Amino acid sequence: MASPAIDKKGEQAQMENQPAALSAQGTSGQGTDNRAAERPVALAFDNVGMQFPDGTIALENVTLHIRQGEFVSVVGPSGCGKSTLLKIASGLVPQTSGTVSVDRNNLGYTFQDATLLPWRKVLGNVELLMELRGYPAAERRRIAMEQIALVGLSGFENHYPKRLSGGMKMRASLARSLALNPSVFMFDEPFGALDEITRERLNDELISLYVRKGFTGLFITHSIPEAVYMSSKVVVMSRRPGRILKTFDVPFGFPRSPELRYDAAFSALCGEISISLRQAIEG
Ligand SMILES: Nc1ncnc2c1ncn2[C@@H]1O[C@H](COP(=O)(O)OP(=O)(O)OP(=O)(O)O)[C@@H](O)[C@H]1O
Repeated sequence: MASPAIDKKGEQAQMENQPAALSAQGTSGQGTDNRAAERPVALAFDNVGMQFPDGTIALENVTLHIRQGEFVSVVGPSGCGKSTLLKIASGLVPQTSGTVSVDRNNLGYTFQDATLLPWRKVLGNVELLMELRGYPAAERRRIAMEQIALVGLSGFENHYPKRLSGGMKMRASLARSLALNPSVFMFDEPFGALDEITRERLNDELISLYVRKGFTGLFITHSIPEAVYMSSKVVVMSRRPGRILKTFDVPFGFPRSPELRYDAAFSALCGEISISLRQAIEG
């Protein structure tokens, strides 16, 4: 899909959900979101530490505040605790020290693996979380069809996952999470297994969803260009035990255009983050 498919009927409602400062941003791709600092914190880690029962210390003193409508990417050496941070935020794993503050009733989570149920068609998969929450059948069907259109999968509702490409599976997975209209959306390397072109397209589509839906994003990736392209901030973590080493503001407005990837300022920022990550790996 060259451009994101947006369901026009759902557009008004989605725009109403958008944080004020984000909707006030220009659409020219210029300028920064300079009102971000005024918005409430949507996800806060304060001095979070994690020691697993076998003694592995995955995280140490992680403090990170993400304001409503921000999109923050985290990069760091392999095994530094990025996934653990998301699992702690979602409540899957309790931290062993520090505090986390987030509305867990309104949290979306997408993994590298699309985690679709193979015996359910796309529609059934997208309805799954709503089913678990007890949405009436007609409502979940309506919402699922809207989300399927939003991610560009109209016409594939009755396909089983095995008939979908990797990118389409990931779209279905996004639609499943979007159906609950999360205010905070966390992504654990969602596009890491995809080819580069599909990944870049999905980056654009996810940005489009972010701009329209106005959720707060926390995105894990191993790709520095992907982190910069997607985000309003990029956080670099140290090697294990993971700590926040440095935070970079990304000075490009939303939505972003694919040409940004060839911009000199974009490359310079990627270079700075790369140096910082190299220092993190070398300790
Ligand atoms: N249940 C567990 N018990 C013990 N150690 C664990 C457990 N889960 C994760 N770890 C360890 O904690 C550290 C952090 O793991 P985590 O998966 O969060 O890292 P990551 O930064 O997401 O890694 P990658 O970039 O390779 O995906 C790793 O050393 C991992 O082996």
